Amino acid sequence: MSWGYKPNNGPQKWVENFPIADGVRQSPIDIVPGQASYDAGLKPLTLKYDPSTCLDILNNGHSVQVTFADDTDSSSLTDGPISGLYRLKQFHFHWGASDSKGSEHTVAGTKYPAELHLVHWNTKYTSFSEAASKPDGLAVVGVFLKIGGENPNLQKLLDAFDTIKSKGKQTSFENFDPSTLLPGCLDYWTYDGSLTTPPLYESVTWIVCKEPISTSSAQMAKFRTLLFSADGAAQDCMVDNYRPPQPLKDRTVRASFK
Ligand SMILES: NS(=O)(=O)c1ccc(CCCCO)cc1
Ligand SMILES: [Zn+2]
Repeated sequence: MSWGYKPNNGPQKWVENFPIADGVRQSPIDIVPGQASYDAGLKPLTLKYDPSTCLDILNNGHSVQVTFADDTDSSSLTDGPISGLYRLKQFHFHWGASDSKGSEHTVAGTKYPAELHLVHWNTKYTSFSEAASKPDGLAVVGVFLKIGGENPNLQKLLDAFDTIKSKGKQTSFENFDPSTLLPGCLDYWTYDGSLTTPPLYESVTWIVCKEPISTSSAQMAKFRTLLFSADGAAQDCMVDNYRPPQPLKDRTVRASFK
């Protein structure tokens, strides 16, 4: 049986097949703002996204994912805590069964209802797959979602959910600009971490935005209509697809802001 988020295959069990789950740089973590150290050497993030690189939207059985053409540098991340250029590969979300939980990173113990991950790979490697297992292979920008006004940009994604309700469904999704999902202020925390799902590779430079974006409770309910299960199988709502915070161990979290 493959990994998931249930008691019998969830985060507490992943170590059985993925021993790195107990590694030295696992993600997510609880970010404690008072313990982060301001680093004046950290540059502002440069995120340049080309909507024409947007390809499709997919229910992969763990999350909803929007995938991008990454054969050119058109959609990229540079500056911030990283060196070189990282290409956008995909973005996806993690969310809860209720508005009281759902994010993977927490801020002084506070859980947000959801968290967006924009996944980029280091072009010093030849592909996402090659980069995914290298210590400097990936850079993931995390954005918290909080309950507030309805988010019209998010709604464009949600409107596609009825056609990708079950695991393995995908549909074309074009000309979406992921920068419409970024907060106005790009202040961030950064630390060395890992993928938050198996294979849990310790290959991610995490860049977590301090400012959340808003979503409505009704929009969050739409995420919960997706299914972990495939067509024809017993309907299993896709909720609580988040890993809880992991030990910080010998790491410091740096802040790009005072
Ligand atoms: N939640 S996350 O942003 O850390 C994340 C991003 C990407 C993957 C896929 C890794 C595939 C390796 O072959 C898994 C998890
Ligand atoms: Zn993620």
